[in-house]
Amino acid sequence: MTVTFPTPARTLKIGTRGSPLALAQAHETRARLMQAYDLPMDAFEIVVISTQGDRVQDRALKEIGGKGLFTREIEDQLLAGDIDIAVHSMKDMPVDQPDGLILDCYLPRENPCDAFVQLSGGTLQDLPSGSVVGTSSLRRKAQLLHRRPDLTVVEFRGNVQTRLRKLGEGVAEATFLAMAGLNRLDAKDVPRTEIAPEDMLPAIAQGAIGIERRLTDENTASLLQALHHVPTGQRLAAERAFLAALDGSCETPIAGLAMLQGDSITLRGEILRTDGSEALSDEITGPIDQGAEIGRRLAQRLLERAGEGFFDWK
Ligand SMILES: NCc1[nH]cc(CCC(=O)O)c1CC(=O)O
Repeated sequence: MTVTFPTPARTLKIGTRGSPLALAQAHETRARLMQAYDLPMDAFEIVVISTQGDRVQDRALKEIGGKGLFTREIEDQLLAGDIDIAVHSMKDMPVDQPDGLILDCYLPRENPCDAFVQLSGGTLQDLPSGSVVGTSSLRRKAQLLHRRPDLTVVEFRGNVQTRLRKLGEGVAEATFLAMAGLNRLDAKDVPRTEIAPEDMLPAIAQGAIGIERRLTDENTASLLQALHHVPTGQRLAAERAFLAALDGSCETPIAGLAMLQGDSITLRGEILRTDGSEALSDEITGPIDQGAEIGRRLAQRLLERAGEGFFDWK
């Protein structure tokens, strides 16, 4: 089919949340489309959409609950045709999309690792016993308490900027942020130490950007083909199949990272009790085109070891 390209008269509308990180990701997407097809910047329109997750800042995410806290309003506008594509952090995306939408275009993944952030520039190893660490991630909390039960974790909501401000105010001595977020925000002045995956296995899909569209919008599908990064897709296929098989949501401490080497893919996964008292991890290597199957097998293996009630609150 012949592709119709966006023009200043008929723009491609890019939907995104309004946080600085979300905007950086939308700008990256626009830049890649401009580059791929030699299009002017004003062939695109960035449409900022506020989500429930952005508006409610005073409660822990797990209390508000529900799927799609950061995506529903954006997906509604996509379905209604008010925007043409939506740019998302893949780590925040449920494994299934609403009927009529598809999320199969991934930009090249940034660094998937977590960073330890302390304004004085210290490291996790040197953090004194009894120190307070802020995070709103159940995964990071469980992983931290598993290794360092001597530390205290406090709830730390808000976007990257808000969390850095809270550190400055002394609400906590340190926090964790994704390396990808710091890099995309070009936040060079934020003291951070990268944490190796062996020490803190990242969230599923951390560091990857996904572009969602309407299933029936073939023109946009063609446009996006030039942007899709195959190796990132292969890694996310394994990680997201692992997550799906665990029936995971943001309310469960689950970690996973797939790495490619030649024709093979290795998926490492971890599940934890919410209080960090127990962590189970394992890995499977197999052919690169069997990532999803590997993800399901790894999940089965860990679920068998975990037994019933592993994820229950305690
Ligand atoms: N849940 C918020 C969120 N979603 C994606 C990122 C970071 C960027 C990424 O993983 O692509 C962050 C912030 C953080 O964890 O520090």
